[in-house]
Amino acid sequence: MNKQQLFEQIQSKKSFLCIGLDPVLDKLPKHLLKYEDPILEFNKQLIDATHDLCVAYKPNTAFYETRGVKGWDTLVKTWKHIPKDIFTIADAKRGDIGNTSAMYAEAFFKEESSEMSFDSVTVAPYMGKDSVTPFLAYQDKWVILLALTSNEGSQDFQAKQSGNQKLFEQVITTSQQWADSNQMMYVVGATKPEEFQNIRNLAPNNFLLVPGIGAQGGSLSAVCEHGLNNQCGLLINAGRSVIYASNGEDFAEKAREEALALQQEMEQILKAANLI
Ligand SMILES: O=C(O)c1cc(=O)[nH]c(=O)n1[C@@H]1O[C@H](COP(=O)(O)O)[C@@H](O)[C@H]1O
Repeated sequence: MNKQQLFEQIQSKKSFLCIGLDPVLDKLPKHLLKYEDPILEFNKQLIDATHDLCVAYKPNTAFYETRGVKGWDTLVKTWKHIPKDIFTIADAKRGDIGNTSAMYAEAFFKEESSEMSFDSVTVAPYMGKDSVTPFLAYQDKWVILLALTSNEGSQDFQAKQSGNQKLFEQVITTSQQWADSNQMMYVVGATKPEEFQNIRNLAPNNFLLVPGIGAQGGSLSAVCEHGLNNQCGLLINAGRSVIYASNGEDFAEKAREEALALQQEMEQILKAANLI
């Protein structure tokens, strides 16, 4: 999916919500345990209940890899169940020497190889240009580069001064020479709303993937105050607060209610910014 198509989805759904599909077997509603693949059933019912309210789904691969071959199969089947007009993010946080990154890119982008073709993959910038560029070889596929993450540990390296910039600022500035805003997004945690003005100055046209609202305590309105751009420019991820809204038989209905509340707040924000 290209940037214009993503913006059109945002305008037509009046939403820039991304739902994080990070399922844990122990947290699943008990009635799903009778299914052969309870996690797949959980994901399918969540997708069926929310796909008109969000523009993206983000399965974090850790939650699938932990179950070995079975988990990877669930990931493939989950990807296949997501409607094709929805932006998909493989949250895998990959990045390695060039030929290895090329294999990672194939794993997430090349359907003929892996039976999956996500629109994007999250990538760690630490190994530099040649670890990132192999992911850029696919048309209309995206790198979502970790810039300023939502966790406490982001202070350990990302926020450290490096020359006249902080390290995460350098990541944003330097990586813009590798790809433009049609292929590069940045991860910026919602737990750092005070940084959005600065980040928008460094990356005015890039989409930002913003995790950290809901379970991690970040605020949607605080992020939007300086985070929006003229094509919205934000994908706000909510995981646990949506998918575990209830652990009863009504889990999908309750997940929908949570997603709807976020979508309605987003609609007001988009209207106030004259984007719809
Ligand atoms: O890359 C990410 O998506 C990510 C980056 C970051 O800085 N913080 C962060 O929480 N994430 C991911 O976003 C999701 C957050 O989910 P919830 O906290 O349940 O909404 C998890 O899949 C995290 O791995």
